[in-house]
Amino acid sequence: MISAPVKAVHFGAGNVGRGFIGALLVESGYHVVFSDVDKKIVNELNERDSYDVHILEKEESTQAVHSFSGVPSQDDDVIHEIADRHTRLITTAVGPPILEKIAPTIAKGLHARRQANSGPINVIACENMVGQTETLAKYVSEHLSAEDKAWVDQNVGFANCSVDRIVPAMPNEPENPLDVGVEDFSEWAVDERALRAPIDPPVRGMTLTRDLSAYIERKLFTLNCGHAISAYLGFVRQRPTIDAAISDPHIERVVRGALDEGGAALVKKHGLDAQEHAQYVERIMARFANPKLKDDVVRVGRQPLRKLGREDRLLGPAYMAKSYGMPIDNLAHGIAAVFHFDVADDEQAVELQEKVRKAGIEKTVSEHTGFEEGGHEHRRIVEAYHELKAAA
Ligand SMILES: NC(=O)c1ccc[n+]([C@@H]2O[C@H](COP(=O)([O-])OP(=O)(O)OC[C@H]3O[C@@H](n4cnc5c(N)ncnc54)[C@H](O)[C@@H]3O)[C@@H](O)[C@H]2O)c1
Ligand SMILES: O=P(O)(O)OC[C@@H](O)[C@@H](O)[C@H](O)[C@H](O)CO
Repeated sequence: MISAPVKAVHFGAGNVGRGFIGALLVESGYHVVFSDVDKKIVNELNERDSYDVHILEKEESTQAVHSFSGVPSQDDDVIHEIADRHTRLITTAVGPPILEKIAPTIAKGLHARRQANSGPINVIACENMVGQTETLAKYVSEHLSAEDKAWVDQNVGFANCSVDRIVPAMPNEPENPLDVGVEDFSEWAVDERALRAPIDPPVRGMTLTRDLSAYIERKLFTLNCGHAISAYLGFVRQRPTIDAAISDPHIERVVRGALDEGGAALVKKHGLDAQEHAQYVERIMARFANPKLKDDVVRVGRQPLRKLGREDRLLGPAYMAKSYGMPIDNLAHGIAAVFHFDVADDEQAVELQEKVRKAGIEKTVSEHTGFEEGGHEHRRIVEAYHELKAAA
């Protein structure tokens, strides 16, 4: 008798969904049910047997991905999939603002799973954000009855994680629209303490850790911080991709300076080995310089208001360094560049530009950074904003 495959339900069949999380899950023996709001992607997932993940390094290679299907995130099918006893894992890569939108569906799925007596399950949200799965858990909980909540507390592990692999958008529409290009590097660290069932089968490349906060802050405040600063300065200095931006000596100097400032704070806070951290930074700089990725600065800078969050990649390291009395001049320079990110089809960029126009740069900076007008950090950001404008 052929037994049914173990399944994972993954929300968001975008770049990370197909090129990173979904690909690792399939490689580890799961059948991945991708759930997406985009019906075109869902149809492609159901019509095709495989897609290719292109590893974009000096020596290019290809990984073929089989064993997946698609369900629209608006339909009840995804609820049945979550309730199915063969489903062992729910993952997401939809973007932080979408977690609230998928929460009611996940809540319905968990209710149906309890009714079906299908056993415990883990949920891992793979978004670039501190505490992303906890945030999802709060949204889900708002849609659960008291009985469901009690069951979920015992049987559903909502585990925060840190995810790292650069997955740019494909530059040209490939023949198979599901194909995706990625860098070779990948890291997926998951908070082991939150799990309610073993990760079975184990996921290749997934590290279970009891100290996730060090992983997530190190990654977000280093890779994403340097990435964001490269993107915003690249945008101002008309460098369309991250590799082009980082090859500009001015941008490279600011990015390195910012990573040194944030790095000193990370080393102090998490007791990291300074030399190992310096190697981590070097590896990241080399990843930014990868010419095969052609990662658009508009993608990397997307949703600038989210990126100006107090716990996010720019203000997170700046406030951490400030709390230790460490300098933040380069971080301030990078933060200043965010206020020049004028991208017509990015709603948050449009909102930010509108604010700068109406309220002026001084007020907008204090509102979005929390640095008070007249203070050193505020002055540094505003000065850098004007310098960048003059040089553009
Ligand atoms: N691209 C990267 O390099 C990278 C790496 C690590 C983490 N991340 C994180 O992964 C997440 C996704 O990023 P991405 O680059 O794959 O974005 P993406 O835009 O390529 O993919 C997002 C997908 O979510 C889908 N989606 C939107 N609303 C939905 C809904 N209500 N229900 C189901 N699906 C919905 C979209 O249709 C899209 O297919 C983000 O949080 C990002 O920060 C990205
Ligand atoms: O996905 P965002 O918008 O949070 O950030 C943009 C990029 O910095 C990000 O997608 C990186 O490519 C990724 O975090 C690499 O692991």
